[in-house]
Amino acid sequence: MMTQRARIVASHGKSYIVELPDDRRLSASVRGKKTHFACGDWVEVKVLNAEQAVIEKLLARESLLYRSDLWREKLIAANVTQIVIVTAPVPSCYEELISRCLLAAEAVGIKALIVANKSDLPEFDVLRKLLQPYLALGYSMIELSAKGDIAPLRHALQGEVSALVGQSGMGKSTLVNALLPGQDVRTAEISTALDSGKHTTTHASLYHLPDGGELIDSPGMQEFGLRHLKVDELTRMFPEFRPYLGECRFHNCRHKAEPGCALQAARDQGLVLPQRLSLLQALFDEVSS
Ligand SMILES: Nc1nc2c(ncn2[C@@H]2O[C@H](COP(=O)(O)OP(=O)(O)OP(=O)(O)O)[C@@H](O)[C@H]2O)c(=O)[nH]1
Ligand SMILES: [Zn+2]
Repeated sequence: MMTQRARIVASHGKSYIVELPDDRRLSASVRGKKTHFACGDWVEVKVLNAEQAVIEKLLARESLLYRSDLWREKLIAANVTQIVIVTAPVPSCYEELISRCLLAAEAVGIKALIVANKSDLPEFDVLRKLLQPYLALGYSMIELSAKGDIAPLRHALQGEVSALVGQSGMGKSTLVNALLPGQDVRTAEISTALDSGKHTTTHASLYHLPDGGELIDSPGMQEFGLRHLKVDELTRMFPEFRPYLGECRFHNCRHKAEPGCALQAARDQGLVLPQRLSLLQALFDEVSS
């Protein structure tokens, strides 16, 4: 049986949905126990019948976005060109998660875009203030309401393969539905193809956007483990810390309590944000534990 090239367009535990060059979507399984595939991956498959295929081989990846904690690694999306971080003032926004998503983008070398959603709410000003320093760092941001005009986001997604990430409840599903009018995406596609028959958000799915570009929606998250980052590379992942690289007294400074630390001095002078330096310090413990 011949193999053919396909794209993983949904991953749900050990079940996948692949899309063939003729746009047909089939449910796909993996031989053996190897399940390290992500939504967005290009693979070779053998088509078994009108509904099923078997994934035979992973093809080269341009990029892989994932998170990792002590217990496991979780693949988020493959071959993405940008990460789109959805935030909102309600439920209350966990700032560190935004920083962690930005670090993940820096580590993979892809663009990052922050979407400040729910701009219609009176609490929005609080979020705008909280995000201001990230704009100052050079990250792009779009303010919108998923229930209002989303044209600026539509524009920013054109020609990109975007991974949509964010804390639960920030409005990812609402945005995906607004971007794909007429398709009740989060519910319909997965339940029919995987025959689970129920609504679930514990999967990642790839959508082709009407104006061009692709979107990989991923489940809401509360944590973003970065254990996979390398100690030597950590400081560099914070763009505002780069000017201080090599300026500390000790070459292996972890910027915590060491004397002659350029980053602690910068923080004390108000040149870098204390919460960003605290995160860097926490990450040194996280990656080397
Ligand atoms: N006021 C207002 N409410 C919004 C907006 N966008 C989403 N919501 C509401 O916020 C709640 C959460 O939205 P969802 O789209 O389900 O959030 P989610 O990020 O997909 O959450 P998970 O499924 O947990 O990942 C819902 O009650 C939405 O109606 C917005 O722009 N303004
Ligand atoms: Zn230092």
